[in-house]
Amino acid sequence: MTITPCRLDRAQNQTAIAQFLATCKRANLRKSSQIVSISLEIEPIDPLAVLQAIVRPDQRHFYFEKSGQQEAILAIDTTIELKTEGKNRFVEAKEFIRSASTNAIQFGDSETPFSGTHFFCSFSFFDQPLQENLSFPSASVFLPRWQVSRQADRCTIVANVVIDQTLDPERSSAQIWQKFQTIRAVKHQAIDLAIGLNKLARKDFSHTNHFKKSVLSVLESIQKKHLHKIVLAHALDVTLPIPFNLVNSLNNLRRLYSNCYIFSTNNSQGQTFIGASPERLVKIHNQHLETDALAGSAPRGKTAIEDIQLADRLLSSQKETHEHQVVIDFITRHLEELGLNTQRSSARLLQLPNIQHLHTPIRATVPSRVHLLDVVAKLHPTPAVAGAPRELACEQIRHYEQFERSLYAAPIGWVDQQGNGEFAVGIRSAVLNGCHARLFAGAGIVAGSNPDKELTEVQLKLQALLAALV
Ligand SMILES: C=C(O[C@H]1C=CC=C(C(=O)O)[C@@H]1O)C(=O)O
Repeated sequence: MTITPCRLDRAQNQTAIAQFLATCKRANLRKSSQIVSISLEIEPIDPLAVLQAIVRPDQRHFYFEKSGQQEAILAIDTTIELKTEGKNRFVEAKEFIRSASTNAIQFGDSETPFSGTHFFCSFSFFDQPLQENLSFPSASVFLPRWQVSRQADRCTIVANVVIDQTLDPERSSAQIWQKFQTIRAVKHQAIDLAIGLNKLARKDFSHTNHFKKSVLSVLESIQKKHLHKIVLAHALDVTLPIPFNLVNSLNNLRRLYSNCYIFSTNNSQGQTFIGASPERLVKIHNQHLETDALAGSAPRGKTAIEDIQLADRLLSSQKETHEHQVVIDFITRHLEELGLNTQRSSARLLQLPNIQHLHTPIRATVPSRVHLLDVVAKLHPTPAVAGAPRELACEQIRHYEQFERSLYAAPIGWVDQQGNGEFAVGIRSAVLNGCHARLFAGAGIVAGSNPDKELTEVQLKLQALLAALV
């Protein structure tokens, strides 16, 4: 990979880009297409405001924010992409990223946060859809045309261009420069906070009775020792008299759930997958890996005393700690199979406004031969969203759940050209489609689970989304 750091001077940057693209085109005469990523540090703006101001509903986007850590990244339009399905999907995604990154050229402000070449990925829970023509592919990886990111008060815009013999450097640099100006001009405006549920008409998709019956039936399998744990999900359909407002919904989510991943990605059929997930699947930064075991839940208390009592009960509950331990054991074992030495902290609480979870951070150092997507492939789906043993749990999920999980409970995140990146587990999520939305949430069933309590837990998780979608 060639890195050409060159500060784009304000007075002559369009010309500098044109000259650089022309040089790349001349140098590329005998090669096939090659990626150039042009990065520019700009004054702070809010990537969500950019999504609102310049992205049309039919344009592809990917949004990923950790508002508590003041980090947000927005990808717009597609330069190159891979859509695939099947058991090999993570390997194919890794190869696609590796081959596109190998000859990628960096130009401009290459030292700023999120500068350079980044790929945005979403996967469905199952590697093969139940129905033909699944609305979101089993695996989707794309390099955007434009990327806008913020980390604390540093913002970077990136334009990705394919260098081939059809490229017109003058025209391309003019387009890039104009887009950079349009993005810079987006004011750091406050997006209206519009929390309100009164217009939502609800319809239960998989009836609550079906959920409770499934829990009872799963408990029988657990007693017969066929299964240790299974995570059953519930889907709730809601409608509004007017189409859902994506940006206001995302804005609500980030304000309400500042310690969650806020994400959104769309398809060409007008559907957008959106959510606020507390669960990190994996992050790798400079070969340092972080992952989370997150399972075992309790509501938040209405008073401080009740809250402490619920927290204490959660930390000491045999049923909840068993549910949590299954996830720790699975993650540790699977990372060790990749040759990693894991270190884990003691279990703690991750507290969200209406629910709290048992949470164990797990860390490891990753050798360069292990790619982030190797880890994703190894971990997904963890028993926090599937169950144990994994294969049997997945079969049972297909048997009991009457809907397609699609991107729910699956990896969603990004990878850069060095293999750094971050994936969340797409739980507490919904698919928005005009005036309709389908919301998903699940609960882990183990020996000792009670169908009514599990349903209450799922409803609590769905409430978190219902409170934000407008
Ligand atoms: C599967 C979900 O949550 C998982 C993550 C945290 C706690 C969980 C639990 O206590 O059941 C679940 O394992 C979901 O929210 O849809």
